[in-house]
Amino acid sequence: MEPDVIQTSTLNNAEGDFSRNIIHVRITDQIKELQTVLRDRATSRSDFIFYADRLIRQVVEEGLNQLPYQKCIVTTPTGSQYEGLHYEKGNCGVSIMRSGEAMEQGLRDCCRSIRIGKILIQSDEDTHEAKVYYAKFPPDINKRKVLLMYPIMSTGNTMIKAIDVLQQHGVKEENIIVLNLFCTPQGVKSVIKKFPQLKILTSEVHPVAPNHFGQKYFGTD
Ligand SMILES: O=c1cc[nH]c(=O)[nH]1
Repeated sequence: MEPDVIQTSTLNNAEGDFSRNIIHVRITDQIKELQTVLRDRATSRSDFIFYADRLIRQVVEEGLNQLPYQKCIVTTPTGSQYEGLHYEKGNCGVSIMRSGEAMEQGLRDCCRSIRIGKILIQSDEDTHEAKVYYAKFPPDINKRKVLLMYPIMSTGNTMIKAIDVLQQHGVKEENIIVLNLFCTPQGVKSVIKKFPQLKILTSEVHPVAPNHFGQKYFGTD
């Protein structure tokens, strides 16, 4: 039997207006190729890591475009003045373990000394409720903008729990930018319903999430 062809879809207006919340990486043929390799079950693990790191880098670079910058003037080697920009201090990353850790290096490659916190959330074996097992953040996280890294968002339950924890540490919803590779319309809807000020930066909104991501990237079961 021919497998169903998965069509790319995005959230349509009938599903709600998420235009203020979703930031889409610009879909070029290059980005589509990276997504295709990551979805292809025939992709070897080493190719998977290589292509995932490339897509992560694109999402991270776009995430940095969302941060605040300030005007500055520098002097060039010829002694002239150049009016430029430098980033405003006060950002940090937070990865949702374990798959979010795959995005840490991409962030560090762009921001060498950025602080990165971590949250571990797992489903309770009996109740299936998302439970926080570990959370460690920079002490002044309530004053920072947070790049919250999680590559695959399916139901949105883990993301909702992670944002709850950040809010308990004083982080404002409008200071959080989710960095994501693949998310489902359902996940987006449930997260935005709870956090209407949130920004989610993604490369693809699609009904089928590549849930094998973490296992294949880290080579675990
Ligand atoms: O926090 C930031 C943001 C942009 N660039 C950096 O090096 N750090």
